[in-house]
Amino acid sequence: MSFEQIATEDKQRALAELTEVKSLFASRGWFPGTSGNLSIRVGDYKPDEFHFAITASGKDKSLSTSEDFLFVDQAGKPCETTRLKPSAETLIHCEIYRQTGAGAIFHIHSVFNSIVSELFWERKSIPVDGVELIKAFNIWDEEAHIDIPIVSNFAHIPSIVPEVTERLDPRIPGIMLRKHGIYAWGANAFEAKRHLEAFEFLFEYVYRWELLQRKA
Ligand SMILES: CSC[C@@H](O)[C@@H](O)C(=O)COP(=O)(O)O
Ligand SMILES: [Zn+2]
Repeated sequence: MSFEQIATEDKQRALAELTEVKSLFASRGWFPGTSGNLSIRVGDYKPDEFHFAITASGKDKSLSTSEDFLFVDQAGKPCETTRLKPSAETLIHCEIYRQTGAGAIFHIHSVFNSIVSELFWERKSIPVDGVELIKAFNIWDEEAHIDIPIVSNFAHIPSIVPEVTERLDPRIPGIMLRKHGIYAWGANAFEAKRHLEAFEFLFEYVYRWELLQRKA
């Protein structure tokens, strides 16, 4: 399916959802210093052919303008002529869509996610034990244990991608970039938001719990 074949309503719905999520996350202070990026997929999906709307790079994400988003293809190339640049991290979105077939991907930087990624860097994953919010990932085991993968962060974004490919865990709808931020995804914007909120809750929980243990 080409970009032109995708229904206008589908594209408009994605832009409306992105606008809403962006403004909500901005109100929570989740885009400090222009950080973070959001995307929602549109149209049919094949691992080697898909399209999505993504935040333009370097914008103040607490503002709403007519130049906040653009559509790109599976290679991260803009689908229409535009002076906007897609997020610098578009290739990470491309890879997550390619691997998971997700419908939406949200990325934010926070103090808690950055600190826990460093606290657990040596084991390359953030362990979470038996916390109720694990159920937000549709994991219903009694006293579930999960490990949220952490990958290296590089200024050169294509260098991040191979480790994302390698470490992606089909049970866990997110991946942490070391001292950078969390990528969370889901079948749609509702699910990606639920996952992101659960990750952020769990990161703060793990940080505070770890601190209590170290003081004891
Ligand atoms: C300004 S610091 C954050 C950026 O380096 C990057 O990590 C980020 O999340 C936002 O980049 P962007 O190109 O606006 O999508
Ligand atoms: Zn980032």
